[in-house]
Amino acid sequence: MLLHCASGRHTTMLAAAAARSATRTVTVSTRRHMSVRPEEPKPKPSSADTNALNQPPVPRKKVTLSTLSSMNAKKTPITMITAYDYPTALACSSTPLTDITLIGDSLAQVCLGLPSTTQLTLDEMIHHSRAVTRGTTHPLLVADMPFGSYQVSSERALLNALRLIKEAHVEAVKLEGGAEIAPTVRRLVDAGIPVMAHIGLQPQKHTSLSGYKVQGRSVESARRLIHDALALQEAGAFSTVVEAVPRELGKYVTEQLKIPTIGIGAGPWTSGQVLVLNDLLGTWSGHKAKFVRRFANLKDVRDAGIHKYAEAVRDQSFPDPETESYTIDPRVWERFLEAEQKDGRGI
Ligand SMILES: Nc1nc(=O)c2c([nH]1)NC[C@@H]1CN(c3ccc(C(=O)N[C@@H](CCC(=O)O)C(=O)O)cc3)CN21
Ligand SMILES: CC(C)C(=O)C(=O)O
Repeated sequence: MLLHCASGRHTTMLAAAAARSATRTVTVSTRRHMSVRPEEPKPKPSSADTNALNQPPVPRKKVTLSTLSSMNAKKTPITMITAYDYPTALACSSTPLTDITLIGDSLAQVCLGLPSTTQLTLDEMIHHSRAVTRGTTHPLLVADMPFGSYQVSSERALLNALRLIKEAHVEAVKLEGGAEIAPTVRRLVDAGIPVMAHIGLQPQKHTSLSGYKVQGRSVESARRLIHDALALQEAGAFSTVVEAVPRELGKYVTEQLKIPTIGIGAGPWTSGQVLVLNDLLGTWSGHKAKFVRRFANLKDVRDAGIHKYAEAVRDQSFPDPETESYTIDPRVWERFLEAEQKDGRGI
């Protein structure tokens, strides 16, 4: 809320500033070309045209739960992307087409270098979520509840979810699990916390499941997925992630539910899609699951930039003395050297 009041006020201030500078432009150009009708003034882009988040404002109102249900009713695909810090949050907010920013517990692997998500703590999640909140504008902000933060009891789950709301300022939480966590989902929803469910492949259970495997490939497993999905919807989840299931099952579960499904490796017929930011930008050089598409190859661009910088330092072509460093008044420099000489130093 605060963020939005502040950015609203900022927009008004920007508009006023633009109007003032527009008036100046008109006066100048009429004087120069007396008989020529002044062109429509175009305010020069300046640092004042970026908002408090250091990037141009994106024309999109805050995404709410009701935005998502109307998108679902109109069958407009929902886009969700993960973010882990301030710059990645800004990246997610840079297009009006992002609907949800998720602080995924993939944070453990792609940012903290841990071997799996199970080691991530709630404190680490809160620390990163606070940074993501600062860089998020219109997308609905959802944070994963780390492994262990919601399994002990519904009460503990509620206390921990409240920490994410109050300390990290996220708007909703996501929990992995099926019908067994429905009472916990209900408890959170009853307290006023929007909950996103996560069914199918549940990476937090990779140890007990002996790896990351496609789910719902047997009659029993596919039926369990539908049972879980319905139980979580009934418990009040506003949406569910569906991970790594056959595309037919992704479509079927979407048709059975009223709430939107956000697929990852669940085929093209879910209500929306989610990918890990580092996977889609091509900055993650670890394991690439079958469902990952690289929409950019930033790793090569990034590493080439790092190499060029280091090379330029080595060969002393950086920094350029004229354009990339500062000057001092020669008379001041002269006096400085004289003073130094008096003290027995200098050149
Ligand atoms: N970078 C990254 N991207 C992710 O999507 C992701 C993470 N990290 N970390 C947390 C979880 C782990 N996830 C994973 C991890 C591995 C597979 C995987 O290797 N799946 C196999 C399925 C093989 C099969 O059963 O047929 C694959 O080959 O796609 C899937 C999802 C999704 N999440
Ligand atoms: C991949 C998404 C759905 C996730 O849960 C994560 O980033 O941890």
